[in-house]
Amino acid sequence: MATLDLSAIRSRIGELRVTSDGLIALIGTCISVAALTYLLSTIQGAVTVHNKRHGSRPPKLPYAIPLLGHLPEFLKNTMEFLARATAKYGPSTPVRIQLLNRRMSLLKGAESITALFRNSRDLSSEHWLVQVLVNAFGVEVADAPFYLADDTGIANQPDPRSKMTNPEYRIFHLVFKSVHSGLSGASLEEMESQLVRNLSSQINEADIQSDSWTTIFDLYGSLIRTIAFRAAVVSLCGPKVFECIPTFDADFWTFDSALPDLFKEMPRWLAPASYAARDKMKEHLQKWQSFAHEHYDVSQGKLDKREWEEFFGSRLMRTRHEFFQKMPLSKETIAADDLGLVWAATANTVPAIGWMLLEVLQRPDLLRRVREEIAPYISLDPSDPSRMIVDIPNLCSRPLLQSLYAEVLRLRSGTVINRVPTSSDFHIGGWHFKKDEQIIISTYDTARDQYVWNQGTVDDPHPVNEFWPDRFILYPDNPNSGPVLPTIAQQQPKKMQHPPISEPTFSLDGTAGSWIPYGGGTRMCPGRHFAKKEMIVTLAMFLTEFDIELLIDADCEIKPDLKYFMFGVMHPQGKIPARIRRRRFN
Ligand code: HEM
Repeated sequence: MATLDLSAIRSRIGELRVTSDGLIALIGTCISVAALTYLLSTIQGAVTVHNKRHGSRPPKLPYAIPLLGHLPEFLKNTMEFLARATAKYGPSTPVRIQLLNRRMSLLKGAESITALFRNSRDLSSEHWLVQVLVNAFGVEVADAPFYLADDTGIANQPDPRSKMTNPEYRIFHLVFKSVHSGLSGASLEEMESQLVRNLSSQINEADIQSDSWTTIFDLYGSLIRTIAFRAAVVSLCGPKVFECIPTFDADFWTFDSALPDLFKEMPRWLAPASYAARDKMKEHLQKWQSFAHEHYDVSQGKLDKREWEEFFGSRLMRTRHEFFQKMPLSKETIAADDLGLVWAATANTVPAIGWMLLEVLQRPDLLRRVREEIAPYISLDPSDPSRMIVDIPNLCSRPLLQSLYAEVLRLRSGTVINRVPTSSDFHIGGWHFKKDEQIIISTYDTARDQYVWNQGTVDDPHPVNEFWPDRFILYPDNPNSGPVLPTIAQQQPKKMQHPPISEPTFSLDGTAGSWIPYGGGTRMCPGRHFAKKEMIVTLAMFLTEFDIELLIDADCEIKPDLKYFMFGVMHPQGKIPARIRRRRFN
């Protein structure tokens, strides 16, 4: 019969106690270290702010975990983390952040942000851009040194300190020049005409009747997004993309939803589906590029006077492929670079168009006002009644439409703008920023600065977190109207203040450094003129052609999908059912 060895059991229990005591001691030590680190960093931050002298480094945002710094908090909820960093030490004191081995400063306050943009020439975003191109869009690692070797800058004249001599390898300058000329003047006008033409034919061909309602289970995901994306891509790349790759649209949005994983530099084994979505898009773009090169010779350059043709689409695309051909880059990298451009051109604008429509459709009175503003500027082509004619310049100058556009971008966009002082240390507002250390700005938080934005009156409040279609309109004889608080408007230099007005007028006065959905300075988004037209024109064409009723409860709030926070305009979350029918208009 087995006997109980009591002494052995006692010694096991003793061992266990030692182990659990050890664990408790370890946890206790970790908590103490975290508490002490937090306390010390809090004191250090407060002392820095209190003793600020010209040239002080920004205070550190308190943190608890040595080495990791703010990384856990940042990864857990980036939006909350940036809000905490923005609130700490007041509205205009920058804070230093540490994400593992990456150190950066969050810049706050309209004045400091404007100063940063004004000094664009001493700042660069090239290295950050290469990081994004490699990590997010899949530029081949083997090609990264080619990009990084270009230290000539974006200006026409290469940086005198640069040793690079081949002008054909000045990739940042060539890209910069091509997007700026390709998205302005005659090139922009042609892209706008292509947009209207394509929207008109898609709207005309949609299987929607005038004598009965059609129910749609996801108005944004299956109708608005599809039509707006196709029209934008055809304007930029021409129609052959969709002929070569019929699933281009769906595959692009799968890639877009994978982007947060890729940006966070998740390894391939942890996010295989995200990498597969990107690989697919790169293959698609290579297929289209081979087809386009087979049918169109980009080396003819400016000899072809057309602003747009069917194989490469816009002059911008053609110009890119002309200079890419002279660079020792792989086909995979060129496809990845184009993926970056297609993403920049659509991933903000398309959800923003969705928001404009959804905000209007939720407010019957606003819908009536918007239709009144649109009506004089859209008609049917007398020679082809299936086509709409849009007076784009006048339509896009209407106050309510512009205010809607600006308010959607204020409320729904959340991007982090990056700059790095590359030539020397940098000073803003008396604070010292080290050379080669990133400076970031949160557009989401600047768009919600309660010390800047007009929030209505006690009787008619409009908090910064709510949509207010009239926020950007100045009304004659209403001193409480306009985008910013009256105190901010009065602080504007006299020459920048609005002259007296006799009718409602769209205004961005006083919002410099606060309304920054497009960034600022020399790297400000070159697509902003096209984006504005695209958003207003698409809204106008949809509302002119269709009656749309959302099939959601009146008290149901359509929220942004926070998964896309930090990547520009966030998509509306979930499926939004609606019913739709054609309107009759002349
Ligand atoms: C609502 C729509 C859009 C928003 C909110 C937006 C926002 C932005 C932002 C925040 C930047 C970075 C700016 C900075 O660092 O200061 C940017 C850059 C850029 N955007 Fe846009 N964008 C939009 C539409 C477009 C469109 C339609 C195009 C092209 C057709 C475009 C092309 C670009 C390009 C090429 C860059 C890089 C510029 C450079 O690095 O110099 N964007 N955009």
